[in-house]
Amino acid sequence: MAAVGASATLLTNTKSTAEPVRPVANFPPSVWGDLFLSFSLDNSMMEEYAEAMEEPKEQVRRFILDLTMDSNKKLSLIYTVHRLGLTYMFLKEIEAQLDRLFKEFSLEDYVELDLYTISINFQAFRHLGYKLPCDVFNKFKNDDSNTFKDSITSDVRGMLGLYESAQLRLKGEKILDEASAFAETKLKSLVNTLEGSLAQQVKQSLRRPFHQGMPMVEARLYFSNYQEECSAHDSILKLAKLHFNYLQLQQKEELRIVSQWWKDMRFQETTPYIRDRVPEIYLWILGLYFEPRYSLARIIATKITLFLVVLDDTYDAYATIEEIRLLTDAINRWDISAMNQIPEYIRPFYKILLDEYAELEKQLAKEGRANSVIASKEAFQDIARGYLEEAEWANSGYVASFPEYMKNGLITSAYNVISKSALVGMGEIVSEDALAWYESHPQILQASELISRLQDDVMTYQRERGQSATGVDSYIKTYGVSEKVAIDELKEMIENAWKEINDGCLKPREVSMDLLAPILNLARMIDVVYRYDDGFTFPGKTLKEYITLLFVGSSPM
Ligand SMILES: CC(C)=CCC/C(C)=C/CC/C(C)=C/COP(=O)(O)OP(=O)(O)O
Repeated sequence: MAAVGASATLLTNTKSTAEPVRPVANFPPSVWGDLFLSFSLDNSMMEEYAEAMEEPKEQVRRFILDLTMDSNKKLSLIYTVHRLGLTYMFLKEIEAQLDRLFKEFSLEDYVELDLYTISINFQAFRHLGYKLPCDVFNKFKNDDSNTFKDSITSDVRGMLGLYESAQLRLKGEKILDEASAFAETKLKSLVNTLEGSLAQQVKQSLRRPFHQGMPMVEARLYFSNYQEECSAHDSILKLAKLHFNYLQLQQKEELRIVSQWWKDMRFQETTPYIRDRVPEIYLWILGLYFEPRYSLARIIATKITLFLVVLDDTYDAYATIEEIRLLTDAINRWDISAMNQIPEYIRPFYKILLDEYAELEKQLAKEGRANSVIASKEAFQDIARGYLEEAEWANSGYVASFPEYMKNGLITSAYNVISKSALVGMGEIVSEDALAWYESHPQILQASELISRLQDDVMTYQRERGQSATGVDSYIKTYGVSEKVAIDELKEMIENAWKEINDGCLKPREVSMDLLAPILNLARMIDVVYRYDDGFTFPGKTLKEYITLLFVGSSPM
């Protein structure tokens, strides 16, 4: 439900009885205005950065391949490379090293290692898909129980590593459930006694662990807060900074392109009641993949997600139920002749929607890949039907049972349509098989959708009270529990869904990590936007901070 509660009032019908009564959402305006329209890309700068990256890149490659390097050092190096967002440059080399080290793994080798080293090794393996057993942490437990020894609390870096490791847990890994709660409590109790970079690292992790963070932002924060770790190899830090500056130029250009498109399409004039959030939606999509090769994919996925914003806000915050029915029917028909049946204010949107998809279909047909556009279009039609269902429920005051709510809620989470749209511009790796896998609505995608739906519901339900029933209301009604119990249960479902996502990213994988990444990263972006508030409706905090850090702040060299 698009928070009409931003400042909800109902227009009373004083003029004529023909004028429908509409909610007035009064969403806060854009924080950015036209700022990103004025960017002008300097191609020669990009080339300079690309050239300057070559030497440190080769040095880092040599470090990764160095067979004389101690295995703990090697894993620490791989971990640093990963946190800096550089894995994609050395994927083959990293996997070759990890394959070898993983085969050599023996629990006995871990008996002498300290908590910090173990946690770095654990994360290096798990982040890259290798299931190092959680038993490596056993020696820090009290005998006969899952509780941890108090003696480890004086090792702050170790505790921080334990907390970060626990975010990678799977179903049944009780020791890591305990580790997460234990480390979080202890770190919170001592964070204010810390100083310098360690204090920054603990604050960063408590605010949002790396595994739940947006990869680009995490990379940027890593070289600010982990100077010592990065400077073990000068070339890594050098490469990371050049890489960030290179990406920043490319991404500012993409942001300019989508901002210009948004302006040219005049959505803000034809549908002024919507949330004007171009940089925020671009950020959301950038969260899915930041690699330079996905530039076109980001532009396409951003445009389609902006269509969703118009649709969501039209259904939730402006249209009458009759108008919603007509628009849903027109979207199902997907035919320009259906334009006459919908209200005038939404016709420009409908036309642009059809035109953009037709153009995409034409472009991708040339590469024999129009199927991905069709998959995205069908998912778009599906979500329109899902939004209609929600609107019908709200209109009749019906509170669906929780299973019924979730069936529709996974659709309205938007993550099915966004993930399929994310594939459109990704190129050849989106094979027929890959698309068929997405179409099968795999468990990991369902988990990401569940996180999206329920994290939004848990965060916004107080404010949306009285507008339309959320998952919290359905849960209370179905199971007869208190609000607090319902929220706790939904949070546990979110936690379990994260475990499924973690499992789905481990090797052997159903599809390549490139294709899984958007699904994993969509779950991360929900955490970014909704952990502390409804950051999309009110983007003045986290999202403003992230957009500033990535696109407005000065470059780190
Ligand atoms: C469910 C969810 C958070 C989806 C995010 C995916 C996404 C970027 C969708 C585009 C439309 C949008 C921003 C909906 C969230 O607003 P809302 O809080 O009003 O969503 P709702 O109307 O589905 O509750």
